[in-house]
Amino acid sequence: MDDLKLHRSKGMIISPEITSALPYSEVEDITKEILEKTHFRPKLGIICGSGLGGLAESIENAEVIDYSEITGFPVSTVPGHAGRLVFGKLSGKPVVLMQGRAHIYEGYPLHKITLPVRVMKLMGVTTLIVTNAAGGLNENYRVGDIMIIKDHINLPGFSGVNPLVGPNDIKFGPRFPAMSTAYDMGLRQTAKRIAKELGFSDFVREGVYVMLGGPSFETVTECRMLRMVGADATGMSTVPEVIIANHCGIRIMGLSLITNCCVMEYDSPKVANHKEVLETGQMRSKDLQKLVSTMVKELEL
Ligand SMILES: O=P(O)(O)O[C@H]1O[C@H](CO)[C@@H](O)[C@H]1O
Ligand SMILES: Nc1nc2[nH]cnc2c(=O)[nH]1
Repeated sequence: MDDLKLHRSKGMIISPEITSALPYSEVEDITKEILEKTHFRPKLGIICGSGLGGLAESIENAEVIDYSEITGFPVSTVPGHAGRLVFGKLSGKPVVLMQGRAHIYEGYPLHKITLPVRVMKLMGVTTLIVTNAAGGLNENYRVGDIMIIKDHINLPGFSGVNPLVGPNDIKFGPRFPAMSTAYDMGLRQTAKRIAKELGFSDFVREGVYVMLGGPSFETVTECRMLRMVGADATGMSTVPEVIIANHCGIRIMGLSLITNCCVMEYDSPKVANHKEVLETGQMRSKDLQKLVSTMVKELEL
């Protein structure tokens, strides 16, 4: 008996949110629907964070599908997230790139936010590069730094907000997936070496990302608390996608662009804002493209 039937047979109450997570067969149907629109068969997936959609500029022979044309996909509502799936070649390798993502604060349930990751898996994607814009908590970080993510804190997960809540389909992955090795060590080492070779060492770091639900930015005390527990950068995304990708055995690399420094002092006149986030994305866009495309050249997929 599958997990969902088991839940029902025990008379368990399942919230509408949980029952509406798509079964494997429907994810297969959506994958088929997409693959009929492109001849690319990507093994690498890329998710672009706020203002980072410029990564699509490095893609050759691009074929583009709007999320609004894909069954079940969340449509982006935030500036800096175009909401398009871009297929093509990056450094000679077939890739699928998400130009924009959905977030909890837009009102989307986690299973919808992470559906594209499961679709990537069924397309044959084995490696995922996930990017985001984030606020720097580490006092040594500067605006424009790129942080290779070595670990995350799933703060919403502390209160049960996790994309894997609900019946587990073993076809996707195990009931209790480990997360301590989610950010592949080999990929992180390669990224650090390439950053050095490109002369990027001054602004490439490695650190811990913490996810909050948003959309409000952090208070001063929240920032101080997050720093105390070991977070280097804070944002409102990425973690659900990483959990789902890791659950289904996709190798992951995460990159945060530090778009603003978190306000750590009471009575400071500085405030976080989305405009600054997008402007920093623009400022560092070429370097990020260079780092990603050089990495992709070396990747064995
Ligand atoms: O995480 P991404 O999608 O890059 O976006 C980040 O930037 C937005 C805030 O400016 C938030 O959505 C935050 O999560
Ligand atoms: N939560 C959060 N998300 C961000 N995204 C970009 N900057 C920030 C920030 O300072 N805080």
